[in-house]
Amino acid sequence: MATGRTHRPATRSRGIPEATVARLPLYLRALTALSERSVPTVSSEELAAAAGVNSAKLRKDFSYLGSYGTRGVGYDVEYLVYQISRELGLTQDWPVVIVGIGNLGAALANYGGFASRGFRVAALIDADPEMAGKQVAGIAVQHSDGLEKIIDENGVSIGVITTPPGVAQQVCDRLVAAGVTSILNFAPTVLSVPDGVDVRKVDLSIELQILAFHEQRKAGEEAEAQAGAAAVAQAAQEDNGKGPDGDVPAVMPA
Ligand SMILES: NC(=O)c1ccc[n+]([C@@H]2O[C@H](COP(=O)([O-])OP(=O)(O)OC[C@H]3O[C@@H](n4cnc5c(N)ncnc54)[C@H](O)[C@@H]3O)[C@@H](O)[C@H]2O)c1
Repeated sequence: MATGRTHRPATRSRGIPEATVARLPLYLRALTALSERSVPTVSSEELAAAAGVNSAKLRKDFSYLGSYGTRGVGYDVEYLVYQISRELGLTQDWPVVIVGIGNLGAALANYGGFASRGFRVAALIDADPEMAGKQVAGIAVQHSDGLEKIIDENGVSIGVITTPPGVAQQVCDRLVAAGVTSILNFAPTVLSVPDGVDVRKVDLSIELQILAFHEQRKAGEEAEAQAGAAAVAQAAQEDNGKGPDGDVPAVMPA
């Protein structure tokens, strides 16, 4: 059983804050779209808007990369794509294993976007003997008995967990013991990992809960605004000497 912390300090060794690292993929996605349209340069304002980030924050983030742009011209799109890719370690190929090839694992395996971003699905692993040998996304599923060997042979350092939550920690422990140092966890389980192992978790239901919170707040604000408008309308009617029911005066003249 693995022990230890589940998070890293707020800055990385090269002095780039974690918050900046978390925004680099957003810039990269926006820059890649510009690159695909053969746009040569981009201003900080344009790129910030495309990435959904404040432009002052973007300039600060890029200063950590040593990229300051050219006044009046902006940033060179291709060079920035290269710089951010290099910073994120995407200029090399990362073999990834997915463990748990059910609905979600198979959907991820079938997602074509990983390869173009430098992540090659090296192996698909499942504990169900019936799954062994089945082709998913053109890859034969392998039984989890051979997990350690598969990790070793493919030089895998990134593992994706899409198993049921009850076995996620056990799968995580095996991945870590086999040499995996980064885990993307889709199972709704808080994983415990030793120092030096990074865990990122993805939970769509948490994202939906946050949206539900905002929806509720918007509905509350709308109801308040409607109540406010109704109160103003009523006050206006009363000022005109009319009752709240329209043309009937609230107080009959003597
Ligand atoms: N993060 C999200 O937003 C999100 C969304 C949907 C589902 N999930 C989670 O993803 C996980 C998978 O969901 P699903 O719908 O694909 O489930 P599923 O039941 O379709 O698939 C789970 C697969 O894991 C395999 N498995 C079980 N134990 C294993 C083990 N010890 N080693 C290897 N493989 C093992 C099963 O044989 C099965 O093929 C669940 O934990 C679910 O809660 C997360």
